Amino acid sequence: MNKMASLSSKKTGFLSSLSYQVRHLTMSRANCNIINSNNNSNKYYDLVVIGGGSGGLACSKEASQLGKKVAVLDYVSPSPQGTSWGLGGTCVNVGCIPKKLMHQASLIHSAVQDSYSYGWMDSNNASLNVTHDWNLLVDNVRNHILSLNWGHRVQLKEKKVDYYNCFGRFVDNHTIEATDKNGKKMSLSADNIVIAVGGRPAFPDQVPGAREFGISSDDIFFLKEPPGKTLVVGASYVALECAGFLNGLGYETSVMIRSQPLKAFDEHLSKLVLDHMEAEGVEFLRDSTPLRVDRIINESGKTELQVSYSTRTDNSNNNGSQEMHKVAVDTVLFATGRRAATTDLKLDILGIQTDVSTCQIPVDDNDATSLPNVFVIGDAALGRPELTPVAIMSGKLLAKRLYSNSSELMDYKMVPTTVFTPLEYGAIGFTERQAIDQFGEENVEHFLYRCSMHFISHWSITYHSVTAINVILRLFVLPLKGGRELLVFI
Ligand SMILES: Cc1cc2nc3c(=O)[nH]c(=O)nc-3n(C[C@H](O)[C@H](O)[C@H](O)COP(=O)(O)OP(=O)(O)OC[C@H]3O[C@@H](n4cnc5c(N)ncnc54)[C@H](O)[C@@H]3O)c2cc1C
Ligand SMILES: NC(=O)c1ccc[n+]([C@@H]2O[C@H](COP(=O)([O-])OP(=O)(O)OC[C@H]3O[C@@H](n4cnc5c(N)ncnc54)[C@H](O)[C@@H]3O)[C@@H](O)[C@H]2O)c1
Repeated sequence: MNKMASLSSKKTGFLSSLSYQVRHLTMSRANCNIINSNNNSNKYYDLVVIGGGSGGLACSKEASQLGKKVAVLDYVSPSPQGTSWGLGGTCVNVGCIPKKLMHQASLIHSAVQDSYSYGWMDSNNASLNVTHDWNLLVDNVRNHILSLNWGHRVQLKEKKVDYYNCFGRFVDNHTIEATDKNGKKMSLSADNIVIAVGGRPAFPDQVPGAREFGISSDDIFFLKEPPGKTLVVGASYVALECAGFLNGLGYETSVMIRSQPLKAFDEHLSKLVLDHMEAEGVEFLRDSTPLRVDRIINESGKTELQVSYSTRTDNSNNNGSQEMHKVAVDTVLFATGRRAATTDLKLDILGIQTDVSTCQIPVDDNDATSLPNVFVIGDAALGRPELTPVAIMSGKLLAKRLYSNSSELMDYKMVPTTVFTPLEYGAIGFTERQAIDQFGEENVEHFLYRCSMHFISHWSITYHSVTAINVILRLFVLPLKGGRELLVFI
């Protein structure tokens, strides 16, 4: 254990007891991969859920609470860089939770930088001068995640859901083959089957070296070495959030944007988010596409990753000229979208088709596939917002529809979302453009609100926290602290 890890584990007795529990569990898992289940019981269930992430856990626990015999399978295939994790899915292990912790770490840095303006100083009356330890942050994030992994296992046990640390694939629409990490197979049969397998980062296959030398959001939160100078490829949630916290933690960060950033959001508000990041030091390589990634030794003998990329120089013409560039960095993070983990489920046996580009499965309003007893929830379902509260709520509602005479459907339309960039961007409802298109320009009023909380900070000159509202139809919040701005309008 390194010095920082030992420091962090000394901080709480809980963590050391947790690591004992995790070690103990790992040992018992080595002897018996199929846990929580009675090996002598028959392997018949009312419901089998494939995937123990946000949606699968919520659905399986709800169904069990309603008196049904339920099993959940969860298996994590390592990332191309070999990163793996425990029970709980994307959000807990490589999504919302570690992302928000790293975002918070970067906001703390920002607050420290601002603190002198608000009267904070060291004993020599100078502004606070701090350094950051990547490994300490990663250790603490990892320990928190381990506690959540453990918590999910305990909850499944308490709620009498059988948990199999196995990969599931279909044999037919009532039978799942479950394979553990040693290749041991077993068969589970069920009346109903829920696919809740989520998604994984997609590397651009046309870019040689991307998968070999690049990393994705599956790796960044567990990196053993500080990322150093980083190029983030992509311009949506994952790319901008990761670039925001990496830059905030002090790493030189650039973002390669192929077309429009935060496409699903309002253009002028997305611009504020990017302007703010740029002012904080993030470099944007616009209209640019990666071509290849090579590992090189630079003139000083240091190993670097060299990214060759093209930049469009004439936006008005799709065939416009291209300039070729190269940039050398320590880390390349590909945040170029996600694909549903459906390719190895043997869906062809069931005659279920998936979307060619996203691998997601089409479903009806009832979350059912073309087979009436096979359902899909969460990120694996086509056309749904890929968000944790959505996966959780649709899992719970599906269980209630199946097992407690409920007919309540999930409303996938009015779903709030926040992009955790340094200037956070929260939104619900229509974009201004969509509102105008649907209701007419005369029915849409757009307000922009500037918050005075940061007027004496280093952000105050140009960048404010901003709230914008398209009256009645849409509420936007780009707050540094959102609640205050909302109060102005409520
Ligand atoms: C970097 C990042 C940040 C994010 N931040 C946010 C946020 O701030 N807020 C928010 O709302 N959402 C956020 N999301 C999205 C959120 O994580 C997902 O929408 C959510 O986790 C989807 O839940 P799910 O149950 O569909 O799938 P997942 O949580 O992905 O769970 C699926 C599980 O199934 C397992 N599995 C896959 N195939 C099989 C198989 N054949 N057999 C057994 N197990 C299998 C997987 O290993 C995984 O554990 C973020 C995502 C990323 C990548
Ligand atoms: N805060 C949150 O709630 C949160 C955070 C992260 C992710 N998510 C969820 O996860 C989903 C996936 O997010 P995402 O950011 O991975 O994917 P995305 O599909 O939304 O964005 C992919 C980005 O990569 C770019 N891209 C794709 N291929 C490229 C290539 N070859 N070269 C250059 N750029 C390329 C696209 O232009 C786009 O900007 C989101 O839709 C969201 O629902 C939510």
